[in-house]
Amino acid sequence: MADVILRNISKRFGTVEAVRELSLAVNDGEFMVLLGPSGAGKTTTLRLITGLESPDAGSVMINGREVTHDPPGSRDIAFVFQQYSLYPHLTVYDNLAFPLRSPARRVPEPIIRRRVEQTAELLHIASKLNNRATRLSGGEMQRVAIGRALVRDPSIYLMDEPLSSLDAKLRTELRLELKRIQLELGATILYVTHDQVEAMTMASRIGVIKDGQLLQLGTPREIYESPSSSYVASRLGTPQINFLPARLLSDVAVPPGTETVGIRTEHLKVAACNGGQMVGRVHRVEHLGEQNHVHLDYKGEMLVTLADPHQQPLKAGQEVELRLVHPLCFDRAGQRIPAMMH
Ligand SMILES: Nc1ncnc2c1ncn2[C@@H]1O[C@H](COP(=O)(O)OP(=O)(O)OP(=O)(O)O)[C@@H](O)[C@H]1O
Repeated sequence: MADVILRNISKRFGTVEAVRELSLAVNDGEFMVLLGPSGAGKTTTLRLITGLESPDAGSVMINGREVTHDPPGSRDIAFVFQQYSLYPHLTVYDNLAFPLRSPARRVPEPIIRRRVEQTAELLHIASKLNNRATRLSGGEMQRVAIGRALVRDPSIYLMDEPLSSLDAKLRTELRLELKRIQLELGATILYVTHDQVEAMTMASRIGVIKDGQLLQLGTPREIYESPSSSYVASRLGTPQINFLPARLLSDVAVPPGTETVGIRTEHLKVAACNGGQMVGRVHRVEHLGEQNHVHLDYKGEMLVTLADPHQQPLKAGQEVELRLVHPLCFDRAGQRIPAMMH
């Protein structure tokens, strides 16, 4: 059973089409990530699911029930925002207990205690329960904010870039923990971000969104290996995929209609010159520790690829032979052309 189904929802603010005929089904127990740049319509999509915004067209179903015009409070959703919104004067315990203490819920105090303690264990903040919320590190505060969603056990958790205000180390740590918690609880999560690493590492499926439209939906591997367009291809992968005009390739067979060739590191072999036709020049080598970024000039176009610094070292100015291995091919409109069958 799908927990959340969006059917052709659209939302306009004045002249801006924030969400355009978007359809999506988040399955029970799934960690779905919507990945898109700023202004793509990610937050608006979440707000349409919560009922904080009402769609101009289309419908929202939660747990098999149409809720398109129901008020937010009746939708059984927990929302985690980008900025932790804690009550500073309350302890961690009381912040976590707060959602359960609403008069409408009337949860008995011993049950509240049990849920708060379980949640604090899960998030590794059990020793901080008596601290004031303001006397926590940023990472701890964000754990409490996530914890406030977890205590409630809703149908679905919506998360709007909950890790973006944290430093890189904490982000990595909480990324792993969120994934662990989701697996442990079997929770259904719809998570939005513009961070490709978060999408790749946490998602069961990624929806790539741009200008209010869902461009592609699939597992991280499907999106990475079989992007439907050059735009989707450029959203995943470090260093970013390289694009070369197909006319610059003389001895590489590409399907008819190919205008641009997309080349990731794994599609490019760099070797010493040995009579091959595709010759480039090393422009720059960036040392990143256990890997190098090599910038190559090929007929005036710059290609960036990874190289193992322990293998034969490449030097700026050196000529090298390039070989493409199953690169991705795109037509004039940027749509992917499937590879030729061999
Ligand atoms: N209340 C509003 N009034 C007017 N325009 C809005 C409103 N909310 C969103 N928009 C516009 O709708 C578009 C989508 O915004 P949205 O916040 O959904 O994008 P986003 O993908 O979440 O971006 P970000 O990553 O920056 O949060 C943007 O162009 C934004 O300016």
